[in-house]
Amino acid sequence: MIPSRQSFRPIQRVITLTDLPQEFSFIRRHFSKLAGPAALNLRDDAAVYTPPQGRELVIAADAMVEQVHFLPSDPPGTIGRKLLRCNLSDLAAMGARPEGWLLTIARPPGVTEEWFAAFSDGLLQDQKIFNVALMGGDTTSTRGPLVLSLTIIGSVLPGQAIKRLGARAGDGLWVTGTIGDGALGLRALQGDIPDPSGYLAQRYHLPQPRVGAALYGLASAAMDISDGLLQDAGHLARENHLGVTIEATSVPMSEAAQKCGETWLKTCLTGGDDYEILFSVSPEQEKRLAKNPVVNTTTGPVTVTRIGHFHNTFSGAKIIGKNGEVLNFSSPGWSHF
Ligand SMILES: Nc1ncnc2c1ncn2[C@@H]1O[C@H](COP(=O)(O)OP(=O)(O)O)[C@@H](O)[C@H]1O
Ligand SMILES: Cc1ncc(C[n+]2csc(CCOP(=O)(O)OP(=O)(O)O)c2C)c(N)n1
Ligand SMILES: [Mg+2]
Repeated sequence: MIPSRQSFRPIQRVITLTDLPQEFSFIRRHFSKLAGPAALNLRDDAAVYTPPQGRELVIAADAMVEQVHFLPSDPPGTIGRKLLRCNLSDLAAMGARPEGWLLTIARPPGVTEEWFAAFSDGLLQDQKIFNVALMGGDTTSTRGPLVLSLTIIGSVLPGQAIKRLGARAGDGLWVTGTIGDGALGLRALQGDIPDPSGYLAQRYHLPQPRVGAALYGLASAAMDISDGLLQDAGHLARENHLGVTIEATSVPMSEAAQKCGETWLKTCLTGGDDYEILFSVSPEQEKRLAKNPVVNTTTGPVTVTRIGHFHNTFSGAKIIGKNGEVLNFSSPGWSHF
């Protein structure tokens, strides 16, 4: 429809036909340096990507919202890296290799050029570590909080994606790395916990996705822990129509987390922000794993720990304390609603 004359606004400044609209120059300034071959220099309507021959694609998306997933005071460099790492963690849990990613931004007016420069520099650093490149994305404005959404593309050999379905009664429940650091890190940044070394805050800012974890043939089912160990273990049990019992004393905790003391146990077990992998292992595979409880990843070996077992009663997850008592928490983990 042709707009009525009244809807035409007076021109504020002279724009030449060769000027880039601000949105495009913003994309060039901050994101061109991240673009891989599929991105066509971020100048086209879409990316053109040749999937690796003989592999299946594995695709996931996770968004982060200011005040919900990160603090406005968090360093912009680590916000970008955390966004990428949370998505890499989903691929790692599926046993997939990262191939590329797309980025969607809803930008409020107050977020500065310097902020985005640091944000994209952080992403460049992580692109090198995890050997991925940007394929494309979308940029919009918003009057709400800053919203960052990332879509990740990975690949596996056909049939080798590890799913949440596959655990059986009698399988052990295992976890990579340590649990609770990210949730404690947030509380440290909020001033509730001392964190003299900064280790906990650093774990909140920069989770370590277990990319390349050699889980195929070892894990019968897997998922990553984002919402809290207890809640995510419950998802794994329910998905398999099983129950799972976790021993709190077996849950691996960093030295810094242990120093926080027992009053913070609930935060560790239900707080989320772990981005470790939770996986089930059959008794036959456990014999092998128990001898050398280490899994190789693209960023180095990671210790894995048996924290519980699956059983036939369809009952979700339960966690028992050091005297065999069931630990009851007001909530098993994070929920957006
Ligand atoms: N808005 C949505 N539209 C389509 N699928 C969704 C949406 N939100 C979540 N999902 C799907 O639901 C499943 C669980 O999502 P989520 O709890 O976010 O898992 P994760 O912890 O792996 O990110 C995933 O398979 C995800 O792709
Ligand atoms: C400022 C701030 N408050 C609270 C949290 C805790 N938190 C927010 S969302 C979330 C769960 C993970 O996010 P979600 O969007 O559910 O990721 P997904 O499960 O889809 O991977 C947690 C633990 C946080 N990370 N930052
Ligand atoms: Mg998600």
